[in-house]
Amino acid sequence: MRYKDKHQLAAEWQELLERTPLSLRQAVKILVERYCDYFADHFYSVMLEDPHASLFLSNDQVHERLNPSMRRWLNAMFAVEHVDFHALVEQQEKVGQVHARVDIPVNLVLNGARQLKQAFYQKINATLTAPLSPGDASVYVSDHIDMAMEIMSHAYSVANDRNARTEEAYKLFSLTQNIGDERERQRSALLNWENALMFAVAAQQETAMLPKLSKSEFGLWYFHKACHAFEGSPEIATISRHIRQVDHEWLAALDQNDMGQRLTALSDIRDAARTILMLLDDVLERASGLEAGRDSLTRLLNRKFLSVVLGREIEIARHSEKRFALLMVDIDHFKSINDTHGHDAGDNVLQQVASILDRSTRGGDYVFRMGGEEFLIVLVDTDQDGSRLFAERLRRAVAKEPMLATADTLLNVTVSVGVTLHDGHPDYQRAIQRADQALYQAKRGGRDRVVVKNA
Ligand SMILES: Nc1nc2c(ncn2[C@@H]2O[C@H](COP(=O)(O)OP(=O)(O)OP(=O)(O)O)[C@@H](O)[C@H]2O)c(=O)[nH]1
Repeated sequence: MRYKDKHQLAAEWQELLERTPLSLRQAVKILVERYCDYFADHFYSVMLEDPHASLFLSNDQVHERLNPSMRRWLNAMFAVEHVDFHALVEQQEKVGQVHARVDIPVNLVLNGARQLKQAFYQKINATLTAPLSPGDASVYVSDHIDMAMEIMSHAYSVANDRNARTEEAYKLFSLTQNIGDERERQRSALLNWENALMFAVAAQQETAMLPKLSKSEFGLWYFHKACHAFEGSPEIATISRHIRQVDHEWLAALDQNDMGQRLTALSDIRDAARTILMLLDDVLERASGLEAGRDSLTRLLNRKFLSVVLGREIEIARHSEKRFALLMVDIDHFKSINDTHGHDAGDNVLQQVASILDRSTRGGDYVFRMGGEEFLIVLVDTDQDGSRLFAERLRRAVAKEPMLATADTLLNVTVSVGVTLHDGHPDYQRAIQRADQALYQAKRGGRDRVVVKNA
């Protein structure tokens, strides 16, 4: 069932607010203004006592930012009037998405909310006096925090679901070798079934005894593994339909006395097996890397796997001293290459730059095409000097290699590079933003240069 949409949530929230008298909302607002530092500190110190939560919160950057962002959140939540409830809903959704990106478990977030409520109740009871009711104020605060939690949790689970699916796709992608083997194994399993069927028909076995495709070695692999692994690809529904047709219609048609009809059924079965093989080849081909994980022009990694790779690198960094760097690389004046020499020439240059990036990196590094003429390198196991030196070497490598834009045009191409070292913050988006800013500075500074921007 679909979750409530933004309008419903905004309307619900508005109703919640209007149920509370203005005087009470004002009193809570004053309380928030006076104690928001206390609330943020209380939240942080209680959460740090939890060893699990401290994994996510003990980073200096988090500490520094948590207090102001918590203050902003509290003030936005407990404003007396809200002009825009949609914005309030969206703000909670964003928080939920950050939680998913950082991979903070939802139970910790709920625990944090409970701690916060308790701090509120304490201050409400200590400061609110008649005619204002501390009980009513507590209900108001609690309802509001619950409303925010509901929206956050939903956004969290949607984002988390997506992460899980990407993670699975990545695993599949990284198993390309096995997919090649699997293809051969399943091909011969399908042919074995067909041979067994032909043999059984020739031996005039009863129709009920004929081997069913869905129960064959191939069928078992297909229904238990392939259907799950390739869920959603268009070929899967068609293959399933063919298997059903073979088992339920054409095997039964072999029971006919009429030789012509039996031969037609046999040839239908043979055609179905060919089609299944062809469709399977298409699915496996895609999964083996061409489209599933690699950009088709440059053969570099597709950005859709960035979250999986960075999530894993952050996890490694959390448990070791190892750091990684992000290098945002962008070809300079690429538009004018396209404009002057044509789109195909632009594509050729893109491929050659991509190949230099790929050749320059080590086995543990990752090179992504972010889109257009922008690339991202995840340089593992490095430090500040190492990442700067690497970026400089890369910049020089591109600048000194003439690129073959068309059969008779060689071009000198340069790149600008923004570099940043991951600072331990659990949200990788922040490091990407820093690398982006560094790249922007490199462009502003005249291009063909490296700019390093660390936290
Ligand atoms: N040939 C080709 N062009 C592309 C591809 N993807 C994006 N582009 C083009 O890349 C150009 C990027 O231009 P801009 O973003 O203005 O950047 P630029 O000209 O490199 O300028 P600076 O980055 O500021 O040095 C656009 O004209 C896009 O159409 C592609 O796959 N192939």
